[in-house]
Amino acid sequence: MNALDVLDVHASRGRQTVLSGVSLNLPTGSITALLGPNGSGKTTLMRVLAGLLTPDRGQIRSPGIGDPTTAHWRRHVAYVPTGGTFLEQETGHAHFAFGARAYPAWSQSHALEAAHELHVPLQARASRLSTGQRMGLALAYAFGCRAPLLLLDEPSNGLDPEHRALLARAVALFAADGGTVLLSSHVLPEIEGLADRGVFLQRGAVKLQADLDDLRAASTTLQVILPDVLPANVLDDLRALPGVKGMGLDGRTLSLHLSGAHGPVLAALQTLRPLDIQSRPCPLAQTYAELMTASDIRGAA
Ligand SMILES: Nc1ncnc2c1ncn2[C@@H]1O[C@H](COP(=O)(O)OP(=O)(O)OP(=O)(O)O)[C@@H](O)[C@H]1O
Repeated sequence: MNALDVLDVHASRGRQTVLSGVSLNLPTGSITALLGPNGSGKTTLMRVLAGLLTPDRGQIRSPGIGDPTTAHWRRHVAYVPTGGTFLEQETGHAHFAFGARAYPAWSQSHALEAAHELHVPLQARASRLSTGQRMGLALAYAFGCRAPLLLLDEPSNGLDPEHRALLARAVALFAADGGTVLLSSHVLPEIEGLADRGVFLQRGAVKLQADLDDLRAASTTLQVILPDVLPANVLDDLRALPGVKGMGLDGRTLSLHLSGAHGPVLAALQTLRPLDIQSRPCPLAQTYAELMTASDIRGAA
């Protein structure tokens, strides 16, 4: 069952069309990473999903919550924008009092616990908080909302490594409780340990949405130690084999990025009498780089 279905959403900022036919879905209880280059439309999409920006067309539906045109939606969807807090002159405690009025499922204990974990001084005005503390307050507020759908726009921005780990734990617990999360980020190694799905946005369109485990299983990186430096023609032959998506050579160390069946590549490598072959799953950063440079549009899965 999906917590959110987005179908063919188009949206503009000023006179510029920013989203052109975005379709995606968020399974209930999933953590989905929204990934894409600067300016690809991630924040615009977040704002549309939060009900803060009206799309030009398209459908957004969530069973039990409805659609973003309603006040009901804004009471059941929590959105943390980049940079965090919103009531600049108010203390953290005042933010929480506001949350208690605005969100029917508000949990003061969840908000206080998150603020404590993220080391947020709740008696200070938001305008006096550091960048990381502001984000911490916004996140504590969002966890206090107990909204079933949580939208986090670059939530780890400004957080130090300890607070990033605490954020990841809080997000994982929220999802384990049945909450659904969409979070944008440029920090791909962090996403790898946290999200279970990825939506890859490029120039306002979804290039791919996929389970991250499936992506990892679909491609492999081989590191091969060769007995000699390879002549260029042998490299070209390897590059032309089916399944070879990328290749790098550093002295006698050959790196191969493979997808699909590895048989032909392994057979060719054996003829080179390698000293060692190590295999590891392809990092998300590499999948991302290849996806964003590839010219084909794969569309939403
Ligand atoms: N308030 C605005 N008015 C006009 N255009 C805007 C506004 N905000 C964003 N845009 C434009 O919309 C496009 C998408 O911006 P958006 O902020 O959604 O991208 P993003 O993927 O979140 O980028 P980043 O990774 O840098 O945060 C950009 O071309 C940007 O210039």
